[in-house]
Amino acid sequence: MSAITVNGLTKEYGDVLANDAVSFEVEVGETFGYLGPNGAGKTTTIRTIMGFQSPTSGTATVLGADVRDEAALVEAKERVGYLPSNPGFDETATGTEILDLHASVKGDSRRAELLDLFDVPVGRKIRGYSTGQKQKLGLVQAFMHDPDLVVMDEPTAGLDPLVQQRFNEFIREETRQGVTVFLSSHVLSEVRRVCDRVGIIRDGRIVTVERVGALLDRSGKFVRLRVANHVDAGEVSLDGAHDVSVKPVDAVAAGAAAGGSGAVASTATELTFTFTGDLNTLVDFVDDFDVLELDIEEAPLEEIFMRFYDDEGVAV
Ligand SMILES: Nc1ncnc2c1ncn2[C@@H]1O[C@H](COP(=O)(O)OP(=O)(O)OP(=O)(O)O)[C@@H](O)[C@H]1O
Repeated sequence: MSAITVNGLTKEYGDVLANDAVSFEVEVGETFGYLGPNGAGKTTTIRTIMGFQSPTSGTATVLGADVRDEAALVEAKERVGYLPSNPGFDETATGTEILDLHASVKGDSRRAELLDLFDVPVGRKIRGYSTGQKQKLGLVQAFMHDPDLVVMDEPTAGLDPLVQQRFNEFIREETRQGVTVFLSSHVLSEVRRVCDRVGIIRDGRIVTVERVGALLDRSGKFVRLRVANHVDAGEVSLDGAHDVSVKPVDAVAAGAAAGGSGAVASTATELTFTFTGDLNTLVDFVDDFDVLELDIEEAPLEEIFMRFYDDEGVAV
């Protein structure tokens, strides 16, 4: 059985078509990333899945319950954890009071363990919480009744890198224990660390649903290479390099990149390109230069869109 099915889901807000025939399935036990730029329609799908608004047309089920069947959905949601984007907690309540209220409805068998992990100042009133602390309280609330499925809208927003890492480890462990996780994000590099599959949405339409590994293989790496010597664009010949840009580096920046040793290389050059070839070929290519700086990152989501999809969101 699928944990979530979304079939032809369409949601219009007046003139705005926020979801346009969105379809995908989330398998039981997988971690599924729902990825898209701001305004793509992620929250719209999530709010519909959670039964907070009705679809204009199409259907969705959560743990087998049709989201249009209120009684069935209420029953299914006892086994669902939910973290909205910007959880709107009562500012005058303490963290403990917020959790107590939630516990009275759904239970809290894992409260102590999760508070230990995410370190929330539960004695304090919410108005004194930082953005990250509110987000951590939301995570405790979403998981403390030991749900089978957890739906999270941008769960890592506002978390510092250390807590993000703890969150990633926690999600991986939850997945090992059989929990199904559905989370949205606008950053591929975040989602890839925890998700098995991703669904990408753009302008309300699903662009692709595929395994993270396959997407990363196709999308390649973004490479920024600073070298001490002068390089002409015509000299750059590397299989698998796309959109190569070659430009002189200003002397101060080049000196800083070299460790500020004073050996400023006025002929320094910066090469940037997307690389989809064999990494050993890249290593051999880099080896031919006097390297000042090398960054290799995942290609940004927008770049993936430009490379693989046309303006209509159709694969090219
Ligand atoms: N209640 C609403 N009334 C009118 N338009 C809305 C409403 N909610 C969302 N929209 C519009 O629907 C589109 C999709 O919004 P949605 O919040 O689903 O995107 P998102 O992918 O979650 O964005 P973000 O990453 O910025 O949170 C946007 O154009 C947004 O302005």
